[in-house]
Order: sequence, then structure tokens, then C-alpha cells
Amino acid sequence: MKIHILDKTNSVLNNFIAELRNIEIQKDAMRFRRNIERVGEILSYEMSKHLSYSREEVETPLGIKEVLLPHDELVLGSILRAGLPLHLGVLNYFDRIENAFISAYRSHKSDGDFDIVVEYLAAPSLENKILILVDPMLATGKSLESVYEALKSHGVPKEVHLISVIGSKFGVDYIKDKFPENTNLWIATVDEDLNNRGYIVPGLGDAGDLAFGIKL
Ligand SMILES: O=P(O)(O)OC[C@H]1O[C@H](OP(=O)(O)OP(=O)(O)O)[C@H](O)[C@@H]1O
Ligand SMILES: O=c1cc[nH]c(=O)[nH]1
Ligand SMILES: [Mg+2]
Repeated sequence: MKIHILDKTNSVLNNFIAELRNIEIQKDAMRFRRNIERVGEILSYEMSKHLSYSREEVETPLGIKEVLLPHDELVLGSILRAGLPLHLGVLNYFDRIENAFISAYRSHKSDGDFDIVVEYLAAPSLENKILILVDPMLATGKSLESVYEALKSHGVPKEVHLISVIGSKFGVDYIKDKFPENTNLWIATVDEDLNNRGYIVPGLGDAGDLAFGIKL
């Protein structure tokens, strides 16, 4: 897996990540969602440089211009709930992409451990297409692993791109051998720790709750 950690280069992306983490600013759910969306836009722009391009002609009012345009068949898959604003960010840059939605939640056991439950999956065929799988938080990596396993019933993509906002070192390491070798991970930033409840530290808290409110 090739890992691209975007905050290794300073850019305006740092503002959006700082606001997502900030305990006061993150209380504004609309700004929180929009900041995740903006990070999705930046990450998908970077990812777009690694797609395949072919020559096409565009007719302007004054002549013909040869341009290089991406030609891959793309499928954008998001993990509910927190994946939704990130999904929108990628969708903003890929107008004709196909879409997939997969639910994943943590089912907690009495010993404090948890399993990932995948219940809902709506996806087109992935056969020979490029799968872009997005989830803002890569904590233990178990959600991405389970969702990818579930998506295998929809065909074999020729390439996988993972897009995430904040990862833990543990999670990034964990998923390395759970995806095909030619997978790329595009992630804004990676934090040192995970706590005993599987939350990224310092992270930002619970992305799904911050974007959409507390669930029972
Ligand atoms: O890497 P993992 O340890 O699997 O954790 C990451 C998962 O946790 C969050 O979802 P959550 O379970 O909080 O659901 P939500 O989006 O509905 O809040 C996040 O969006 C990931 O899907
Ligand atoms: O830190 C974490 C871990 C899982 N889910 C979140 O939203 N945040
Ligand atoms: Mg959550």
C-alpha cells in the first residue's frame, strides 16, 4: 500500500484539520461537515493526479484544443454515517462517478472489545473499476477492513484508493495488508495514539456525532 500523508507539506489543509479538532469550533455542526467536505475536495484533487488520462479534443468558439482527461470508471464508496460529508467532498470533483453506501457500526461486547457490524450495502458492480473508499476516521482500521470484505461480493476493482481525514498509527499499519498491494491511502494527518475505547488521540472525538448529532 502506498501511503500519502498530506499534512507533511504545509498547506491551507492545516486550517481545516485544526478547525475539525478544535473543541469549540467543532460544536458548529455545519462548519464541521463543511470542513470534512473541504478536506475531501483536497484529498480527491491529490488522488486525481494518479488516475489514467487520455487525449481528447474540446471545441471552443475559436478552435480545437487537445486536452488530457481522466478516463477511468470510478466508484465512490462511503461508510455511514461519518463518511457522508467526505463523500460530498469527493463528489464535488468527480461529476459522473458511481456511488456506493455501506453501513458499519461498532457492536460492543462485555469485555470492552467490539465487533464491526455491516448491515446495509448498496453498490454498483466494482468489476475492473477504480474503487474510492472514504471514511473520515481510521482508528483501529476494522471498519475499512469489514466494509472492503463486504464489497468483494460486487466484483474485483482494478485499483483501490482510500480517503480519510485522521488516522491512528495503529490503524494505518493494520490496514496495510488488508487491501491489495496497489492500494493508495490518501490521508490528511496521522495521530500517535488510540485509547482503550478505540478513539484516536488526540483525534477530534466522534466524527459521526459531531456531524449529525448524538445517537442512542
Ligand atoms: O477504524 P475503526 O476503529 O473501525 O473506527 C472508525 C469508524 O468509526 C467511525 O464510525 P462510527 O462507528 O463512530 O459510526 P458513525 O459514523 O455512525 O458515528 C468512523 O466513521 C469509522 O467508520
Ligand atoms: O476517534 C474516533 C474513532 C472512531 N470513530 C470516531 O469518530 N472517532
Ligand atoms: Mg461515530
